[in-house]
Amino acid sequence: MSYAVKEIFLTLQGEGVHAGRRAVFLRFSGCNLWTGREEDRASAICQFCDTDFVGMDGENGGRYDAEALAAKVAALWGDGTENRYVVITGGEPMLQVDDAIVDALHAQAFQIAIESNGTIEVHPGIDWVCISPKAGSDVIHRRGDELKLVWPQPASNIDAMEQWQFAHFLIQPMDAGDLGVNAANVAEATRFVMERPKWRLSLQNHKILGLP
Ligand SMILES: C[S@@+](CC[C@H](N)C(=O)[O-])C[C@H]1O[C@@H](n2cnc3c(N)ncnc32)[C@H](O)[C@@H]1O
Ligand SMILES: Nc1nc2[nH]cc(C(=O)O)c2c(=O)[nH]1
Ligand code: SF4
Ligand SMILES: [Mg+2]
Repeated sequence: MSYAVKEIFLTLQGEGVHAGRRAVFLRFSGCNLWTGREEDRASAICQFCDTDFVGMDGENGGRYDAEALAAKVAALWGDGTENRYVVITGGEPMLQVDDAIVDALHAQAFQIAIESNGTIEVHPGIDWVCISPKAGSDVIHRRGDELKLVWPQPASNIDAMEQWQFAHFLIQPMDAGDLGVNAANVAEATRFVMERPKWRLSLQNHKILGLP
């Protein structure tokens, strides 16, 4: 099996419980909730995406087999095997993640995190599962390490989500395009946390810091 990869880069995890952690980001191409084309955004299930996941033309993008992909991720991490961390994202990575890439990354001593929309069952070998539900989609993977809800999404059933099996519940202000931090959405998300102490705020630190 070969994988269609948009880009691979070394940075800090910007979001969620592991914000600030050194991480290689492995972004797979394609998503099941939006084509990625602007002309389709208004009719997509997920309409607020901040990411270009179309094609294989990004930094280190291309078509890889499992061994070559894990080797590229390891090369970008550099020397040392302590605390190696790769975040698999997209697009929707569960369209492509399989045993071969999970095993190859583990063989390179990586802890593997995933960012998924939860509409496809997540591979059981993943070490840190972040699910970010999209209103209007059918979230079938309802357990994991962190649930990260982008806000506002008024059609969300928050009470139902609070019964899902996650260790951490996070609310992340929707980036509406203005420098990555929309003041109104930050205020809404802050109010949400003040009313629901089960949740905490996740900011997109990489956008604030100018990191990829
Ligand atoms: C680009 S998605 C890729 C992974 C997967 N498809 C998903 O949606 O979880 C990565 C993360 O960015 C979040 N995200 C996407 N667009 C955003 C926006 N405009 N503002 C804030 N977070 C956003 C997603 O909800 C998800 O948690
Ligand atoms: N630095 C950084 N942190 C991130 N956390 C989740 C991201 C994603 O697009 O999945 C992301 C991203 O694109 N960059
Ligand atoms: S599900 Fe994720 S990758 Fe797909 S369009 Fe929504 S935010 Fe973007
Ligand atoms: Mg991103």
